[in-house]
Amino acid sequence: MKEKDSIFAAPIERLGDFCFDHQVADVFPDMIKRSVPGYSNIISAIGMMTARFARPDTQLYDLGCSLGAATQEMRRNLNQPGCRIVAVDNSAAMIERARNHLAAFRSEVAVELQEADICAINIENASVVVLNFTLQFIAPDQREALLKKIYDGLNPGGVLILSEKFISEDDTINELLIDLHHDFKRANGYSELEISQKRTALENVLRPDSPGLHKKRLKKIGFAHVDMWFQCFNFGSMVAVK
Ligand SMILES: C[S@@+](CC[C@H](N)C(=O)[O-])C[C@H]1O[C@@H](n2cnc3c(N)ncnc32)[C@H](O)[C@@H]1O
Ligand SMILES: O=C(O)C(=O)C[C@]1(C(=O)O)C=C[C@@H](O)C=C1
Repeated sequence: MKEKDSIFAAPIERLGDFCFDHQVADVFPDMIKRSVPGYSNIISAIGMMTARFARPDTQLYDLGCSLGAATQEMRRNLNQPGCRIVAVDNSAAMIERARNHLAAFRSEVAVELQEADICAINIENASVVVLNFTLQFIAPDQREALLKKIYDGLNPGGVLILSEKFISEDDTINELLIDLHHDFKRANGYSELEISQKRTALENVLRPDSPGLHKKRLKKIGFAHVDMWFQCFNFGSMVAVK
């Protein structure tokens, strides 16, 4: 059942850190669509890039898969034999619902759902790796090691699609993009209270980097080609080719 996100609608006395529990998993499709500008365009493009970059007999990874929206789009666009999609999330609530969601579609493509920390899994023989709004939740000091592991597990010519919330290095532009994001949320029916309570709940858990830092880090790790392919306000998606 598709439910509306009203998690932050009433005043919460002891507002804790945002986490991906049952309450969030139940409303996640509505929450992410109303919160992330460009989300559905990014999901479609993940399918298009899968069709271009997948190679026969390789693995495709969806890291921080939530309910499997990107996984399903990758599966639908996969046009190579002998491939397997590995979809990983460390939230039991998300994995449980992803299993039901993915079972609703008929497909020949093998999908392995793993409830695990993406910092602790093996990545090998990969042609496509997706981090769709997940790296921002990883502790900043673990990000480079995770990206290096992804780089090492990708075959030459393989692709990483990295979507994130960003901060701008220009303070004035940063404020403008945050304001525009809040306008986007208002236009999608979120109240001032919902916007401010969610902002506080995310403060300690979603730590965005600038596009410049992302690019520098990906280049340092060894990716041959790195650029932004989509941005709307302070949300966007980068592509990195090994
Ligand atoms: C914003 S959601 C991702 C949305 C999803 N990729 C999509 O396209 O719909 C972030 C997800 O990352 C997961 N996550 C956060 N830290 C993780 C970790 N260390 N290991 C695995 N999953 C993680 C969360 O449980 C959550 O489901
Ligand atoms: O709602 C916000 O302000 C967000 O930052 C959006 C965001 C995200 O970027 O992952 C935060 C948490 C939810 O998982 C869905 C979307």
